[in-house]
Order: sequence, then structure tokens, then C-alpha cells
Amino acid sequence: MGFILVTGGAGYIGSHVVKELLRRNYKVVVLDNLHKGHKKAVLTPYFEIVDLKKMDSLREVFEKYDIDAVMHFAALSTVAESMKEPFKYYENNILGGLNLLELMREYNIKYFIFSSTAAVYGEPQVVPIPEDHPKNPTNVYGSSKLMFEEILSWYDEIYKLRYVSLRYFNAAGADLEGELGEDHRPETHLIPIVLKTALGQREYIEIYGTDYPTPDGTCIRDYIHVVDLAEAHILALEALFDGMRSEVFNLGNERGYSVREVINIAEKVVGQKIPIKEGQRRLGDPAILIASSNKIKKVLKWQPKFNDLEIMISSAWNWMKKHPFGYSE
Ligand SMILES: NC(=O)c1ccc[n+]([C@@H]2O[C@H](COP(=O)([O-])OP(=O)(O)OC[C@H]3O[C@@H](n4cnc5c(N)ncnc54)[C@H](O)[C@@H]3O)[C@@H](O)[C@H]2O)c1
Ligand SMILES: O=c1ccn([C@@H]2O[C@H](COP(=O)(O)OP(=O)(O)O[C@H]3O[C@H](CO)[C@H](O)[C@H](O)[C@H]3O)[C@@H](O)[C@H]2O)c(=O)[nH]1
Repeated sequence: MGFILVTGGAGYIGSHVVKELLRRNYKVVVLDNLHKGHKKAVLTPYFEIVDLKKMDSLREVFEKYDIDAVMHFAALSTVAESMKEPFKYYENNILGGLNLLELMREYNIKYFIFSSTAAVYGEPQVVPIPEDHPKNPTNVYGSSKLMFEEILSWYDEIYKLRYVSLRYFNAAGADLEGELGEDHRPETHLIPIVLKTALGQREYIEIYGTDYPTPDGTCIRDYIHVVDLAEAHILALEALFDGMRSEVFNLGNERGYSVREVINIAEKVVGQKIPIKEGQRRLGDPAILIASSNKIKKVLKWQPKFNDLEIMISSAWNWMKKHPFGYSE
């Protein structure tokens, strides 16, 4: 058995998946440019600091390792930034990904797992959102992921590249052994910001909009534990190895929590009141995003183990308490 190449394996979700792959005795090589990732989050000794946009250095990685499959997490993923710097997003997420696919073709590697997103759907017409829901991204980030899904389907058609595209909803939580966690800079995600407020690193958590058409006026999201995400990646990879055709799956828990509910549960976890400030809506935020995850449960027999938001927040809190400054201590 050769290596699983994990791009973006120094990042939040990639590092957790690497840990799970290693636990199951896969050989793993991580490729990351460390633009956002952290060296300390890389648990495999095989680590290449390479930018996907640099075809020549990328080719050296394919020359050096015998690769059986690729898991592709590397991407830029901040919605607001994508609307200010579209070129950067299309260049990184499309061109970077295409370089990878071209080398896979050249080196005859047939299996690919892609980190897609709920942002491909845009404003939902129905919730829970099924995979065949219309795709109308409302930002460049979501558009770049949708375009890449289309590219993948042509690589399948032309070169028989077998892929699974996993459309994650809101990834949350941290490694249950406290070895890995979420350390985005700047942090834009709700749960880590709420917890940083509890730690006193921020004065308050600003709620982006309290006039949404939801029961308490704040946005509703479907959170999924990063360890359950990791499990889904392994199931997808092994299904491809067993001959499954290319597939697209949502990954969420089919249950929504409002921003206020998230803050309330976080207060329970940390055992203190967390100061809030009611602010304006953030541009491009849909009111409600909830996944239908029926398909992956049926086809891959995926069963989330940590679908309780309190468990997700507790695991994130455990890591953050131990690492208040993330990986930079
Ligand atoms: N966090 C979420 O809730 C969420 C939800 C849906 C989809 N996703 C997708 O999942 C993937 C992982 O997300 P994350 O939260 O772990 O992000 P992250 O920023 O923590 O990890 C991404 C990693 O990719 C690396 N990278 C980016 N561009 C690169 C390039 N050109 N060459 C080499 N390395 C590069 C970064 O340095 C970083 O370590 C992304 O593709 C993201 O779009 C995340
Ligand atoms: O300081 C904050 C941060 C967030 N929010 C709210 O909390 C909810 C969750 O926001 P996140 O930024 O944590 O995540 P998003 O729902 O924006 O997630 C989107 O961006 C992610 C990548 O960053 C994924 O790609 C995901 O699929 C896509 O829907 C949103 O309603 C947001 O408005 C606040 O009220 N205050």
C-alpha cells in the first residue's frame, strides 16, 4: 500500500483526518504551504511544505512518494475575503486543485476526496438541503468549490478519476484526546470566537443579525464534529478503493442551532456568562442552513457519534483551555 497524500493537512480539518488515517495504519504524506496551517498540527513525519500553485515543486512530491489516493483540503475559505479578492480565491482553489488533478493523471492516481461546502447551495429553497438542491452560491468561495466539483466530474468522465465530494456544513469541535484543535488566523468561526470571549481574549461576541426569519432572530446552522467528519473521509476513501463510483455527499447532523443557542450552550460548557453585542447582519449569510445527510448514512453507513452540540463545544473548550494561544505557544 502506498501513501495517502493529504493537502492542507496542517489545517484544522485536515490535521484531524490525518490523525484518524494514522490510527488506522495508513501511510500519510501531508502537503501544506503553511499559509494558514501549523507545523505542530502535522502528526505524520512525512511533511512537504509546498504550494499547490507551484507545479514544479508539486511534481517533486509526486516523484518522491508512491501515492495511492489524494485527500484535498487545501483551500482558501473565508467568505468575506473571497468577495474582496476573487482572483486569489479562483487561483488558489481552482488552479491549485487543477495542478493536483493533472499530476494525478500523469502519475495514474485514481482516487480523490474533495472538501466541498454547504456554500455551493446559496440561499436554500428547502431545508434540510438534499444534494440535488439547486446550486446558486452567493459568494466567490462557494463558487470556486462548485466550479471545482464540475471539473472533477469531467476528470471522471475523461480519465476515470473516482472522487467523493463531501459538502461539509459547519465543522466544529476538536480532537477528543486534546492533541489537535482549531486555530484559524484571523478566526472568523462562531464557536472559537465565543470561546475566546470566555477566555477574556475578546470583549464580547458580536451576533451578526438579530432580525432573521428564525424563532430567535439569529441565523441557524448545522454543526458537525470534526471527528465525525474524519470518519466520513475514511469511509469515502475505502468505498472508492472497493470500487464505488464517484459520489457527492452532504455532511451535517440534520439539526440546526441558532447563534443564540450556540452561545447558551457554550455558557453552560464554560460555566460563565459570555458577553454579547447585537450587531448588523454579515453580508451573504443565509438565515438557515441544515443538511440532509440521508445519502451518506445510506450509501456509506456513516453514523455520527458526537452530534450533540455540547460535546462539540466541550472538546473545543478543552483544547482551547490548554492552548489559549493555539499552536503558537
Ligand atoms: N471549517 C469549516 O467549517 C468548513 C466547512 C466547509 C468546507 N470547508 C473546507 O474544508 C477544507 C479545510 O478547512 P479548514 O477549516 O481545515 O481550513 P484551514 O485553513 O484550517 O486548512 C486549510 C489548509 O490548506 C493550506 N493551504 C491553502 N492553500 C494552499 C495552497 N495553495 N498550497 C498548499 N496548502 C494550502 C493552508 O495553509 C491550511 O493549512 C477547506 O477546503 C474548506 O474550504 C471547511
Ligand atoms: O463573530 C461571529 C461569527 C459568526 N457569527 C454567525 O454564526 C454563524 C456561523 O458562522 P461561521 O462563520 O462560524 O460559519 P458559516 O456558517 O459562515 O460557514 C460558511 O463558511 C464556512 C467556511 O468558513 C464553511 O464553508 C461553511 O460551509 C459556510 O457555510 C453565522 O450565522 C454567522 O453570522 C456571528 O454571529 N458572530
